[in-house]
Amino acid sequence: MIPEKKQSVIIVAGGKGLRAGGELPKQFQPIGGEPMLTHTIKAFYDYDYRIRIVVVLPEEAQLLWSQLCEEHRFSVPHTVVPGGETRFHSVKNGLEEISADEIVGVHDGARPFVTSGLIGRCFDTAFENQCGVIPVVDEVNSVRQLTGTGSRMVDRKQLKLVQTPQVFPAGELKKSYEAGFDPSFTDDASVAEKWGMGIQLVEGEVTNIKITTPFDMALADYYYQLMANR
Ligand SMILES: Nc1ccn([C@@H]2O[C@H](COP(=O)(O)OP(=O)(O)OP(=O)(O)O)[C@@H](O)[C@H]2O)c(=O)n1
Ligand SMILES: C[C@](O)(CO)[C@H](O)COP(=O)(O)O
Repeated sequence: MIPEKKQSVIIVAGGKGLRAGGELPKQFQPIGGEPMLTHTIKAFYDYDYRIRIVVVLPEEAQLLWSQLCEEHRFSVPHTVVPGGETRFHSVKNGLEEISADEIVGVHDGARPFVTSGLIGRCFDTAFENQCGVIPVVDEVNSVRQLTGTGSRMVDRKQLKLVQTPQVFPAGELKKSYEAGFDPSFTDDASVAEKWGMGIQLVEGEVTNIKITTPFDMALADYYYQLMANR
């Protein structure tokens, strides 16, 4: 008998959203009339209603979140855990809820336009190959590296831009996160790689943007309509 996949996702929404501005942290601001975070959570539920969803939130925003869920009649089942000082610490808190025999994804709450196709590609590849899997897209601009005295061109064909969800065998990811913090970590793959895990790249999606600035926030309703009409 084929064993049932035990899948979980940690959606990190423990940040302050300072670069996006606004009265509320960006993860609670509306897109298409509903809080951003409801879209992100729903994307995983739509992918597979059996997936366990752990949402990391700033401790001080937990009451606001339960009020928003009530107001918007948002009932997708999820577990809430408190955020930490950095994204690393928020993921680490989320991992406390996950057991070692699962396949676990980590996804930014600020990437609400992730599709079922992309989520499936990442989870299926991690399950089949028992390695870390991250989605990437091509750089379309020319790129230069600062040298100290000036700058030099870089071959952009050698570069990939990294997205989430980043998916791993949970036992390995938990050990990586227990190995300790390094300020150079910018994502989960960098933590896992430092611990020696292999990372496989899969094709990401240009629509899977991370909402970071007020400009992204202003574009979000347009993206929402675009994705809804596909
Ligand atoms: N201590 C933190 C910091 C970030 N995040 C989450 O990690 C994701 C990517 O981070 P980013 O887009 O940088 O969000 P913020 O840290 O909130 O933004 P800013 O740096 O502008 O304050 C977001 O979903 C954010 O909520 C988190 O869970 N805990
Ligand atoms: C995890 C990430 O979204 C991959 O591109 C990115 O590194 C997060 O960076 P941030 O500075 O925490 O927004």
